Amino acid sequence: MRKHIEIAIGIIRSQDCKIFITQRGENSHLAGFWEFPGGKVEPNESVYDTLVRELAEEVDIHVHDGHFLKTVKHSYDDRDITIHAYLVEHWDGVPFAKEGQHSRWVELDDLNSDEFPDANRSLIEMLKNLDKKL
Ligand SMILES: Nc1nc2c([nH]c(=O)n2[C@H]2C[C@H](O)[C@@H](COP(=O)(O)OP(=O)(O)OP(=O)(O)O)O2)c(=O)[nH]1
Ligand SMILES: [Mg+2]
Repeated sequence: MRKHIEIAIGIIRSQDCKIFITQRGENSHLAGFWEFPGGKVEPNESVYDTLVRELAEEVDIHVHDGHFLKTVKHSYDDRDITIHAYLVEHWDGVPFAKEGQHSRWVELDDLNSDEFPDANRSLIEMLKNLDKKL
């Protein structure tokens, strides 16, 4: 049966408008692409709880508030995914890639859709048009 995956991701944005991104590991689906940290919603978990849990697990921050931005649906060759994206501007800790992947802070204007999975395209476009005050 075709897989359906639901995930929550955080666009971690600093006060000087840089975004923290990580690179997907070698043996994962979509290996080598850059991504916004996040992961799968578990059974009986709210999407917001997934966001908080995944950002603690993957990049070691405690999210104080996430502002819901957009839900994106996309079909890859072998699976359908639903991505719930949140803007994260308030957190405790210093983000780093706990699982050893490459990571970097990137200027919003320099986010390059070609480095991300196809599902991220419309989201990145939306981010570039976001009011900075949001
Ligand atoms: N985290 C994240 N995943 C994305 C993005 N764009 C995108 O298409 N994906 C896809 C890649 C994967 O198929 C899926 C995320 O699944 P995952 O395997 O990383 O989930 P997870 O963190 O819960 O990992 P795991 O515990 O199953 O290893 O969503 C994105 O910006 N961030
Ligand atoms: Mg993940």
